[in-house]
Order: sequence, then C-alpha cells, then structure tokens
Amino acid sequence: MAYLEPAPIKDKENPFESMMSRFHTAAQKLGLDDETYEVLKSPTKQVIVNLPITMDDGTKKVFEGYRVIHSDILGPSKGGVRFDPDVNLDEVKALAAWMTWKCAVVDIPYGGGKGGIKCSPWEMSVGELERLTRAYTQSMYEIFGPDRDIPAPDMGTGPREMAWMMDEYSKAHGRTVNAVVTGKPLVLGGSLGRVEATGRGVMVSTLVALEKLRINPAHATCAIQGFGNVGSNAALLLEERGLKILGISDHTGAYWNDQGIDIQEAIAYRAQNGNNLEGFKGGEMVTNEELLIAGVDVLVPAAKEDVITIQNADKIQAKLIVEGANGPTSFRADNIIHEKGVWVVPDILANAGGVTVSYFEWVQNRLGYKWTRERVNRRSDRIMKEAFERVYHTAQEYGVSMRIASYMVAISKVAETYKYRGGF
Ligand SMILES: NC(=O)C1=CN([C@@H]2O[C@H](COP(=O)(O)OP(=O)(O)OC[C@H]3O[C@@H](n4cnc5c(N)ncnc54)[C@H](OP(=O)(O)O)[C@@H]3O)[C@@H](O)[C@H]2O)C=CC1
Ligand SMILES: O=C(O)CCC(=O)C(=O)O
Repeated sequence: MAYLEPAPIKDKENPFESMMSRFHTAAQKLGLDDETYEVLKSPTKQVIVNLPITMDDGTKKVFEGYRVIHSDILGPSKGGVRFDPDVNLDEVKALAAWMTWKCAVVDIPYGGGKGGIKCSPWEMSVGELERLTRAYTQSMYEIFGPDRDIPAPDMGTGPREMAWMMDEYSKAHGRTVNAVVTGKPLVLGGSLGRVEATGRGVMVSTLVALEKLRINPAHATCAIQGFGNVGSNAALLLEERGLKILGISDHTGAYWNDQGIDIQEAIAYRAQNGNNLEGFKGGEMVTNEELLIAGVDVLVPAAKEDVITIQNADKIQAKLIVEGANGPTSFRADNIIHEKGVWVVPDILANAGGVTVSYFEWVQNRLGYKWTRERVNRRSDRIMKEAFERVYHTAQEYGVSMRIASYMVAISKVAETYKYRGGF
C-alpha cells in the first residue's frame, strides 16, 4: 500500500491535517486498498466565491464564501454553513470530511459537505446578514439541492439563515423546496427537536460513557466550553440528568461556581444580553484556558477547533472529554490525552445528534408529514446509543482509541458502499 508513508507534519495546528492523520491511522488499521484511500482522502468538489454586498452605509464589501463537498458516496452531501472571521479553505475541507465520517458513523444515507463565509456576524445588521446569506445561496444554485447537497446551521448561523436560504433557493426554482436545507424554523418545515439535537446527542453520549466508566451522573461534575447552540443545550440536558455544571464559557471568558452554575439562569441571561455571557454573576470569572484544565469529571468542548493542543493536553484533569465541537482536539494532543488515561468520545460520534435530526427533518419534508418531538428524540437517542456501541466494540476489538475506532467504522462503511457502486 503506497500510502503507508505518512505526510510530513507541519508546526502549526491545521484541522485538515488533524483529520488526515486520524484517517491515515484508521485506514492502515483496516488495511484499506490504495484506490479507495486515494478516493476518500480528497474532497470531490471545492467552491470559493466572492460575494459583493451593499452594506447599510451604501458601501460595497466583498465577502469570501466556501462550499466543499468531501464525498457523495453514501448519498447527497450534508453539512452546516459557518459564519466566522476565521473560516478558511483548510478548515472547511476538514469540516466537510468530518461530515462524511459522522454520517457514516451514525449510519444515515448522506455524504459530507460544509460551507462557510468569512465574516463577523455580530458586527453586521440583520439586513446585511440577509443580503449576504441570499447572495451565498444564489452562488450555490448549482451545488445545493435536496438530492445533491443540503446545508444546515453551524457556528454563527441558525434557523433564521436557513429560512433565507430556503426562500432564495425556492424562488429560483419557482416552488417551495423546503428539503433543500435543514435546521429551519418550525413553520417552514423545521423538525421538532432539531435546535437541541446536537446538545442532546452530547448528553446521550456522556451518559453512556459515564456508565462504561462506572461514574454515577448524579455525582459527576462538568465544564463546558462554548455556550451557543451546542454548549447551552448540552449544559441544560446534562444538568437535568444530575451532573453539576461547574463552569461554562463563551468568547467573553469563563464563569465558574463550585456549587454549580444555574444553567436556566445563564441561558436567560445570555438571551437578554446580546447573546453573550459578559457580566454574568452566576459564577466567578476565570479564563477559558483555566476552564479547559479544571478538575472536573467531564469536559465538553463545544466552541471551535484546536482548543486542546500539545500546549495544554498534559494539564487536562477531566476523566472524560465529550467533543461537542468539531475538531476541538488537535491530532498531536491525541497521544498525550490517551496516555494520561483520559477517555475521549470523539466529535464525529458525540456531536452526530444534530445531523441525525437534520436527516429526520429532510425525511419529514419529503413525506410532507410532521413527527412528534417524542418520536424524534426516541429515534435519535437510539441511533446515538447504537453508534456508540459500534464504535466501542471496534475500539475493544482492535485495541484502539474511540477516535480511531470511529474513523474505522466510518471508513469501512464508505469503502464498502464505494465498492458496491463500482467507482464513479
Ligand atoms: N449547531 C449544530 O447543530 C452543530 C454544531 N457543531 C459544532 O459545535 C461547535 C459549536 O457550534 P454551535 O454551538 O452551533 O455554534 P454557536 O455559534 O451557536 O456557538 C458557538 C459558541 O462558542 C463560543 N466561542 C467561540 N469562540 C470561543 C472561544 N475562543 N472560547 C470560548 N468560547 C468560544 C461562542 O461564544 P460567543 O457567542 O461569545 O462568540 C458561542 O458561545 C462548532 O464546532 C460546530 O461545528 C457540531 C455539530 C452540529
Ligand atoms: O445538521 C446538519 O446537517 C449538519 C450539522 C453540522 O454541520 C455538523 O454536524 O457539524
């Protein structure tokens, strides 16, 4: 197998390199053939667009947008769209590949894609954001489609942006096409349970992992980095299951309370405070770095990539890391964490609840029917638990980490499908 020589490693963290390093290790363990390795290692399509937008003051500003389709072997590509000033092609390539592996781990019939626009959404007016989202959608008419590529929310986007995308795409097609995006508002065909789905999947993964570690959730403590869609919903659901959430954070800093943060109070405060926690009095202020290395049982990174690196990995005190964010641990930190005996439920497993309920939303849109919240939650919980067990058993069988096992489960599924489809 020609690919067995690993690529040279550069100094700076790079999410695409992190993804490739794990992919490479898992492919070796599986004895993947060269042809399939070559097909799976690179994205199928990478699109970069320039979007000139009229700002509220009448000036024009040009924004760079991306959409990367990593693979459509299992089905139409699926994945969120991120609005963030740090968005770049390598990040979107990594995020798209993680979507391929994530959909395969939970066994839903999608390939992987991801998009993003380099922008600072909190500095833009609603009108500017709407014009930007609509311009991005127009530039992607040939890419998006309910049977081709289906966007969803990610950092900096939510139901509002999905509604604009659906509307713009529908106008171009002369009919309402609600299955072209997921994570929409309920009135536009969104699914009950989608908003909290990723956080709920994090909660389910945490409880299964605690059971394997024989830690009683009612006695467990937790810190959560990031208090957006994933972090706040995970915090609320974990608190409801008895865990004491000692620390939470956003970009304004981290908030710590030895008695436990009141999560309802923190959510209400954030909503009334321009969507951030600045000035929150339910805990004393510490730094994000202190939060990550705090003495808790469970750490949930739910913000962005590469926050656990070789700089801080040896200081982590948590027994369990459940990755709500995509790519929060750099590949060079993997071994340090593993050797310390910290158990990691990796991103492509732990945060797959979101895309699972996106799949349910797409199914409901195509059926023209609505499921109850109870049905959505029951089915997504079952899928998450089954995926966890598949990965756990692979980890035991091959003597590898949960992360490498999850890549092995995913790569096997995609490679087998590729073989049956007979190449492209
Ligand atoms: N939404 C979803 O369904 C899914 C999301 N994910 C992943 O989860 C992660 C979070 O996404 P999501 O919750 O949707 O995004 P949101 O935009 O809703 O929230 C992001 C949160 O991270 C915080 N944050 C950003 N930078 C930092 C930092 N340097 N230190 C501490 N906190 C920070 C933000 O703070 P502030 O608001 O102050 O900027 C905010 O609280 C991403 O990696 C995303 O790809 C994965 C699967 C599905
Ligand atoms: O809901 C989806 O389709 C994708 C969500 C997403 O972007 C992710 O899981 O990282």
